[in-house]
Amino acid sequence: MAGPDAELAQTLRAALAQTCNPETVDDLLAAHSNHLSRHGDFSRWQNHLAGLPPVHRDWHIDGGTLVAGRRVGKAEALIEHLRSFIPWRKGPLRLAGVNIDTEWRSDWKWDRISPHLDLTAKRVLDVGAGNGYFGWRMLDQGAEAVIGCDPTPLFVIQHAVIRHFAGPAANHLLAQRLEDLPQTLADFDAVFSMGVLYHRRRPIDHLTDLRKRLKQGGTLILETLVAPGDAAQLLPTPDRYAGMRNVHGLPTVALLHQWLEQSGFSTVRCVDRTATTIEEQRSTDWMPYHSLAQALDPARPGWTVEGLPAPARTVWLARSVSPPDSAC
Ligand SMILES: Nc1ncnc2c1ncn2[C@@H]1O[C@H](C[S@+](CC[C@H]([NH3+])C(=O)[O-])CC(=O)[O-])[C@@H](O)[C@H]1O
Repeated sequence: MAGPDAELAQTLRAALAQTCNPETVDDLLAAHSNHLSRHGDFSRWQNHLAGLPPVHRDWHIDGGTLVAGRRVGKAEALIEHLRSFIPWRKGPLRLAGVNIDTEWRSDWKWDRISPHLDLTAKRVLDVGAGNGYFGWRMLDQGAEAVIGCDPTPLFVIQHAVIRHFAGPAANHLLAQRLEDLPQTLADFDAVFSMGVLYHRRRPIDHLTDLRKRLKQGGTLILETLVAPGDAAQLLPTPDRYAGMRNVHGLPTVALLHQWLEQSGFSTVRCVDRTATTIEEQRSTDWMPYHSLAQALDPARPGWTVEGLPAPARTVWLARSVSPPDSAC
């Protein structure tokens, strides 16, 4: 392993030293590398990663923007390399002075979640972490270490790009699905699952897996789409939903509450419900494809092009009460 991967291996070993045996970490890193290297664009991405200019590495949060790295050379070559990793979806980001206007104002989501959390000295698992933007927000809010997982290779490569600028912080991202992580990767103080549940065919299995990754009394932070209505019901989404494939139905708040309790959580609270706007999710110069505006029915405000209620997202906090099946 060389370059950014070697650095990831080193910081991940340090983050998991007290909870996982070295073989488990080696297996995780091998699965990560295999998953990435199977992708057809991997060599092209590696070349662009290797071509990133040297920078003074550091990071901080400015407003909601992750600001990482201070440039040494000219901006033009850097912009070309950064544009080879389009689409950039989660941010905002400023890398060595280049502003990346991402599809999502993820800082707005974080503003809805962070007032409810104390992450000081917490070990965090971020499931479906995307490019790891929220991991920086978690570290900034005092988390000791963040382990993210996401199976989409481009997002994991973007995370490596960001670390090129930010330096070897305790924000890790593994190219894996949650269900492929060893059961021994557990005992976290906090587990986040944001924007993932509606992509899972068996949502209760996903919630149960999240619960097993928590230590007794640990906190789940769940962010997900809901359907309108008071009854405990599932809104079927047979084809696409708001332009997205693989959305397997939307629960109402009442049904989601039941699912969380069935999955072994207590003290279940829905702390926010917000309709997604075309200001929060939109096409930009760095994500030049269709976005939410194209998924909404122009003739019928509040409805999607598929004739379903427009996206509304909720934030949930819940506590793990059942002991995890296994721990590192
Ligand atoms: N089984 C799985 N295990 C882990 N990750 C998965 C799985 N299936 C899909 N993903 C990943 O979950 C992410 C969902 S996006 C949320 C990103 C961030 N959390 C956000 O809240 O903005 C949705 C959105 O844009 O809202 C994608 O990166 C998938 O690759």
